[in-house]
Amino acid sequence: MLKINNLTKRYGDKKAVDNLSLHIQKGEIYGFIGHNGAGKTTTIKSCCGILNFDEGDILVDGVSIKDDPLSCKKKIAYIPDNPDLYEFLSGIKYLNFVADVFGVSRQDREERISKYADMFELTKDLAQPINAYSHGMKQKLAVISALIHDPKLIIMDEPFVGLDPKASHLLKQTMREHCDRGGAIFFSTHVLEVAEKLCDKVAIIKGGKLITSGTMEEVKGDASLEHVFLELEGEKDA
Ligand SMILES: Nc1ncnc2c1ncn2[C@@H]1O[C@H](COP(=O)(O)OP(=O)(O)OP(=O)(O)O)[C@@H](O)[C@H]1O
Repeated sequence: MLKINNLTKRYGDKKAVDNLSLHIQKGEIYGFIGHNGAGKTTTIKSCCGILNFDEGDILVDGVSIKDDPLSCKKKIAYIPDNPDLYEFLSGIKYLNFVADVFGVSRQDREERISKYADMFELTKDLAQPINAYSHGMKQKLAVISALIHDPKLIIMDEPFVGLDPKASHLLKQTMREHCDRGGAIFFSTHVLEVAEKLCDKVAIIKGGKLITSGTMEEVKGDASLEHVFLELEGEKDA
């Protein structure tokens, strides 16, 4: 569903991502972990067609994001690390705006908005302007807006930040259901306990380079993901 082939991205002289290759398949929740400044957001923005990159290629469902960004973007939902939404719109206007952009039918959008707004307990707030929302409410709205066009691939940057425990639980459940229906998810997180329980596969990046990747079993064995992460981070410094 998502193939990152030898991705390299520089900011000036600095290589933020260095020859990174990953393959996220249908049905997989794939976690992406690394220290602050490791290159996660840069990779994620490259996958979503927001950031140009210098070398390599990224394929979404077999299509290069360089060659046909629009067809890739139709299949992707992206939740950025900060829910910077259109503050002057109400929640419902924002959701309808996103549904219009993706050409979602009236019936489908009504069903999905009703389902996910009820699930995330945001229905009664949808008439309010977004600038009156808390950080967590904006994050919930960003999650709902991501699900509105029934994307094949969901790419999320730190999706659990700001969500209360119930919303986090619901998001994890929604992520699993999405993958059980044949979708795929690639997301970054610093919450290793969540990654360990939720992800089918995981990749660890440091200084823009992939340190390890594979199934959760392969990467962590009998240890905890936190233990493996700290050990690998330390090893490469030595
Ligand atoms: N617009 C930019 N201009 C210059 N350097 C940048 C820019 N954006 C990111 N960088 C640098 O690229 C590197 C990777 O940053 P990136 O935001 O991808 O890391 P990250 O893994 O997402 O970090 P965090 O966990 O803190 O969000 C860092 O060294 C950062 O300083």
